[in-house]
Amino acid sequence: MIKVEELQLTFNANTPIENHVLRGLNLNIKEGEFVTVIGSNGAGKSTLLNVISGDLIADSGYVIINEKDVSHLPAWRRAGLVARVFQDPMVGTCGNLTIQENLALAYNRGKRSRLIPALNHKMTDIFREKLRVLDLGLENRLSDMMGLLSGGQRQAVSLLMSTLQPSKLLLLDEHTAALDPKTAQFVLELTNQIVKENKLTTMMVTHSMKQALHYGTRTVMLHQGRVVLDVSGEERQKLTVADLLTKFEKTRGEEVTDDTLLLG
Ligand SMILES: Nc1ncnc2c1ncn2[C@@H]1O[C@H](COP(=O)(O)OP(=O)(O)OP(=O)(O)O)[C@@H](O)[C@H]1O
Repeated sequence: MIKVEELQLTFNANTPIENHVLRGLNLNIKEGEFVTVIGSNGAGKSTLLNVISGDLIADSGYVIINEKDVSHLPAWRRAGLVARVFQDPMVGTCGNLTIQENLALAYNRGKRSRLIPALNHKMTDIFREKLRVLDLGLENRLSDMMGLLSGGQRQAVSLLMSTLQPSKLLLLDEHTAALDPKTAQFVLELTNQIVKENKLTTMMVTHSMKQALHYGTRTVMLHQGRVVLDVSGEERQKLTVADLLTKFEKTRGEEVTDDTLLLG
């Protein structure tokens, strides 16, 4: 499903602030896998997601999605392949469009715009049914501006949008980090449900080791632009947060001081 090979990326190359972020990163994700991604600040997690989505083009290496080499395709040409939900609920949906207009944009993604209507009754019915499942009452607010929704509601709609796209690949970049704990829990459970029901191949970046082990089928740890730990199956099931922290400390060669990792 996704294969990234020998990814190299340096920001501000040949300047005093040169930052070699991805250092030969390799990762192979099978269809239907739900991979949680952890790593310290600056390890390259968001950069990796940006390279997969096409928001950044790596200096070298390959990004292969569904056996298609997309390494040099810009983000808009990968739009039908990749859905994303960001940390900031304001990113990824348009506050100045209505809920149904946002959903219609996702629904029409990857299709030839001249051949499809912007919005029709059939689409509205589909959106209403999908929104009803969220149990947030949004099925009665199709014409409300997206900007009126709370952060949690926006993330829920963003997740729903990912199921309307042709893409089967979902990239989640700390998508619950800006939410209060109860809402974050709701959005995480919703994520799990949507991923399972739609058989989405998913990468979820999180700073919480607890979440990283609880959700998904596989956990990878990035450090200095490479994968340094990759666990799944029985090995992962047996891992505790304490085990993961120990591995994390060993990798970094120092004690973990980031409270969010210890408490998460
Ligand atoms: N567009 C950019 N231009 C220059 N430097 C960047 C850019 N994007 C990221 N960086 C730098 O690259 C490094 C890796 O950033 P990245 O966001 O991938 O890390 P991360 O693992 O997601 O960290 P965090 O957990 O803090 O979000 C950081 O040092 C960051 O400052």
